[in-house]
Amino acid sequence: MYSPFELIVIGGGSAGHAAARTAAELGAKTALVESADELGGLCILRGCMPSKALIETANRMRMTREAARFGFRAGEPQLDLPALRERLHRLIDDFRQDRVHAMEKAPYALLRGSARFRSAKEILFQAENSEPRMLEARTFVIATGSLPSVPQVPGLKDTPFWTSDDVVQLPDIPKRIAILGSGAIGMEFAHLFEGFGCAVTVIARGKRIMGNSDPDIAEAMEAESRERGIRFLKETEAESVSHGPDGFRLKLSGETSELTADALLVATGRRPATAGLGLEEIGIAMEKGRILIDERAATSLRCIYAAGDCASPVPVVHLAVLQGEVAARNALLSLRDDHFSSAAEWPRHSAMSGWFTEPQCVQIGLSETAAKEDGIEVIVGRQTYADHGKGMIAGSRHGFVKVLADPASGRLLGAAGIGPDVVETGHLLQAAIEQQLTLSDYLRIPHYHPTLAEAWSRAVEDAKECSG
Ligand SMILES: Cc1cc2nc3c(=O)[nH]c(=O)nc-3n(C[C@H](O)[C@H](O)[C@H](O)COP(=O)(O)OP(=O)(O)OC[C@H]3O[C@@H](n4cnc5c(N)ncnc54)[C@H](O)[C@@H]3O)c2cc1C
Ligand SMILES: NC(=O)c1ccc[n+]([C@@H]2O[C@H](COP(=O)([O-])OP(=O)(O)OC[C@H]3O[C@@H](n4cnc5c(N)ncnc54)[C@H](O)[C@@H]3O)[C@@H](O)[C@H]2O)c1
Repeated sequence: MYSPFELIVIGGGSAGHAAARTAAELGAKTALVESADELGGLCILRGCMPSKALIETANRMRMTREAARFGFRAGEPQLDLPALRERLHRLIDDFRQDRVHAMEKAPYALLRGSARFRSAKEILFQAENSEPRMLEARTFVIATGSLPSVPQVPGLKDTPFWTSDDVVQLPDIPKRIAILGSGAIGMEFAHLFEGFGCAVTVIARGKRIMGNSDPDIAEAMEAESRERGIRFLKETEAESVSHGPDGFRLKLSGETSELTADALLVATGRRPATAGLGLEEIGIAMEKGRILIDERAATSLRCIYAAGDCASPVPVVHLAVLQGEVAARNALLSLRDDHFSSAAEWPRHSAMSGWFTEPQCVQIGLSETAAKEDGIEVIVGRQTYADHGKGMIAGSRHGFVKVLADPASGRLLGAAGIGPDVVETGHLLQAAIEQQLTLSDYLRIPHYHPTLAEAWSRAVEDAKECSG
């Protein structure tokens, strides 16, 4: 039925849709293969958007609870679960319909079914209730996303534990929740449930929370969270889990040996969704299931590109989209001999990830930890929000921002921070790093007063003073 395509994209989430749309708009005969029953992808259906919609409500409840700090009185806020569910589902449905409309009117063939490579030029396409058939393409973009990774803890799989997929369906709100893992999902959801008024315990296996994040940010995050009543059990692993009429019972390896809770959220990472795609058979280079890509989104095989969570070293949505666009452009260019001269790149050196905890935190470009590990000399400038006009007005307690620059050229290399709206204001630094601005260039940007964004320019001033 289908003659060979110039490009087939496998996976129709944020990365895959961006890739297929880009290729089709460039005039290439393109198909997108999507296996899920529901179109929309992780970000809209189970990721960014539902979690941020719930976090918005949790933040407003917390603000009300903290009224006395800001000089007013308010009663204890009460969650209205049916109203919140109605709001959540209406929002998600709006976002989903927008995406479905965009996919259905896009100038690419949308093929509902799953794909598996048979060779570097062919996939086996399997639609429901149909015979499998081969589809050929000159190039491919793999964008199959990621899945929750659940550790092999004895007893766990026999219990009704949650992953983030379950929480964003908004089940009943527990009085006490235990969260296994203190990464992006662990911490965002810890603050979400704390905002809703639940008793939250986070189990972290390391000496500090937040995995490999900036240690100063992790310390500030722990202090802020503890002050609001979140409990942390560090250097602790779950040895076994059971569930009965009284809820969950966890046997633990740390100082606290047992924990009971009404709900258990497992937030121990996500794994690239690459199993069953036939990638080993065609010999594509991977590391722990993640497809290895370079700045051009190229894999180890010519004419096969990859984008989004199945390949990205920083699995966040704006990079999934940028990688999708870059992958499509370069896949089409790879059909020409001179393709390297005009290849597009995704912005690896200014890659940003932000956590919508309260307060928020952000990491952009080079981190201080990576600089130390790789022996890269940097100057670091800092500004705390507790010493900064708008930060003080906003009531920041432990927040700060820091910037990293090259001592020789003064070029900005990285930035990180924790504090009010720091993901929003962090875009200034992302732009500066992407545009290769120096500390002096940055200080020429006028800042409105009083704003939270000003804190970044104070950190840049501090770095400038350190550089002499
Ligand atoms: C709870 C949560 C909150 C998050 N919050 C944020 C946030 O605030 N900001 C942010 O930037 N990121 C956030 N993320 C991460 C973000 O959602 C992902 O980085 C992004 O959605 C990944 O997009 P993707 O296109 O790579 O994958 P997906 O959207 O998962 O798309 C992959 C698609 O491939 C399809 N597929 C898989 N295998 C096959 C096959 N063999 N054949 C055909 N189709 C296939 C799947 O059905 C799926 O639709 C969050 C993630 C989670 C879980
Ligand atoms: N705001 C955002 O951009 C946002 C929000 C949520 C999720 N996400 C994306 O979702 C991905 C997954 O999030 P996540 O929090 O699940 O993963 P993560 O990799 O951020 O954190 C997982 C944590 O679980 C710990 N862990 C792993 N195995 C464990 C075990 N057996 N016992 C105890 N702890 C264990 C790890 O040490 C780590 O701290 C992230 O990589 C991120 O890209 C992004």
